[in-house]
Amino acid sequence: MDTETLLAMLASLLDPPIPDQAMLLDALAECDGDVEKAAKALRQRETIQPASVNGRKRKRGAGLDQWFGGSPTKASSSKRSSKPPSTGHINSTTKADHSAPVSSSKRHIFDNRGVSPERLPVGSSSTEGSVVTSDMVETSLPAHDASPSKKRSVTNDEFLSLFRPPNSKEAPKKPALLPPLTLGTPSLVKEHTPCTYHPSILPPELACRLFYAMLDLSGDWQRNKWWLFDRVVESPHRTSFFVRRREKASENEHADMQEAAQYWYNGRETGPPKSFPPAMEEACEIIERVVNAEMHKRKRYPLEWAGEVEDAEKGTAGHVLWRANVAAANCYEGAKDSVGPHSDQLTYLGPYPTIASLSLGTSRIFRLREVIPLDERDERSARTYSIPLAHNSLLIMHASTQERFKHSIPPQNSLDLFHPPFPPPSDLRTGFDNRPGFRATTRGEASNARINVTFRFYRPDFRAQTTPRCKCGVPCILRPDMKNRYTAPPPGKSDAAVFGDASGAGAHQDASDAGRDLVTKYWWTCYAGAQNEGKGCGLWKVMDVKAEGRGPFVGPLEGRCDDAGTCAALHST
Ligand SMILES: O=C(O)CCC(=O)C(=O)O
Ligand SMILES: [Fe+2]
Repeated sequence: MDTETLLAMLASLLDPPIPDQAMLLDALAECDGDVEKAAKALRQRETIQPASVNGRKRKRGAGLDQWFGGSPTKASSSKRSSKPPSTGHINSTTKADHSAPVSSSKRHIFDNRGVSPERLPVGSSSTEGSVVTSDMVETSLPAHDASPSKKRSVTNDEFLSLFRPPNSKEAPKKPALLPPLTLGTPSLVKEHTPCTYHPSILPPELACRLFYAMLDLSGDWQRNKWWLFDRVVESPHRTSFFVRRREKASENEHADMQEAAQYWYNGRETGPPKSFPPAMEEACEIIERVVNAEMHKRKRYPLEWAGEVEDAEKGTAGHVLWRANVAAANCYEGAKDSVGPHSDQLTYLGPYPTIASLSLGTSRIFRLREVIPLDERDERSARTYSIPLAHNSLLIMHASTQERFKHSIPPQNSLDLFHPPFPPPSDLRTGFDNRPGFRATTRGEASNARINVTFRFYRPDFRAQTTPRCKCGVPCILRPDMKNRYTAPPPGKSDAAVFGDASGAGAHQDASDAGRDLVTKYWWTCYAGAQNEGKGCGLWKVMDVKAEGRGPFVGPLEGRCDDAGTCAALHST
């Protein structure tokens, strides 16, 4: 389960609420992602009676400021205590990934995108607090040997030890924390992540036209909603889903896409999915070419789609590794709209998808953070990468991004307004003027909106009709086992022994080269809870690509294109 969901679940268990995300994250990290334990620890923290706070017992629920800051008088006179505890209070040493499993009874909450529980302030779901600046916590402890008012710095471990039972073991030593890194150039993005960044992808006029067209349409887009325990939560941004129409699409394909669209809205009933608007189609054709060219340069993974020979009728002989048949669009209006840390569900994308993400409008930071495999957690921590996504840029999340990283658009304190270089097209102008509350963006007028379009390839071998259903009768979702990534088999043991039937593809690429980017297992899990008042059947089963008849995959071949541009992958399996 992703950090955002765990945070929302934890927040929902705390009454009175604790608005400090860093504190919640610390508690989650300390409790290995167990929400109930974390809530208990935090509640205890709220009610612990320090031996002496100005010689008086602290009142239950009197507020953490008093706990940190000493006496109520002192707390109210201190600078910090005038507001609720904030991330400024603690420089969190939260560990890389907080997506550890929660107890099985909670497994029915599956949505992996950011949530903003109705009672939480929108944008409060950021994990900004987990960005590490120091492993020191400055607080005032109710020290045994010091006067209550005396402040000293304590480490996070010391701090967290307050919440352990008296005789429990010391916390194991954590690996050194890494400061976040901003990747401001395409070469830095390429060096540190499995993504490529293309700063200016479309002709400027088209980019601007598409921005206006999408902004105009975005008036009808919705905040995604789903159930989390006993309440409905909603995403802190608006979203929509588009299907690329093909003249020759069969009835079956239409039905498939309808179901896939419904899935985008967490299983809620939707009308027929919308088609790509003309400017989106134009952009898509350009983006498809760039994505295919990039993919031909990259190594490929055994479970990637093998590709297909382009339609002979088009007369363009070539290997199409990727085509965009759907697109999801997001609108972030203002600095506080966001999406929490998640990896995209693979239900229709299949393993190792490539996702092309177009940014239009105001620039926003895109965050990537690796999920460290369980067996490496004592040795290294994750680094957070920040990639500023400018207007008309394309970020391609190449294969293994969804398997290794979580991504997010965090809320920001401020924004650079976007000044569109072209006026809105005349046919949209009226619509702009008439739409209530719509911020017209004529030339010179600034916009605080960012439009994101993620072009995606829904694989034919992961069609909606082939998605397993759980006991609730609802299509499952597919997720990678991010935390148990593949290590090369010990000498004498074959890959098949490691992959078992789950992969079916058998062989692997050079694991050292891959940097632990191979996933051994993918899971189908019940998704009914998202719409059924949080109640699902809890189904959880390993994907078996052979038994499920999926493929063709890149397979055992190394899969690098040779100098003549021929991709070996295409000829395998
Ligand atoms: O807005 C973005 O760049 C990211 C959107 C995203 O992660 C998603 O739609 O899954
Ligand atoms: Fe995403």
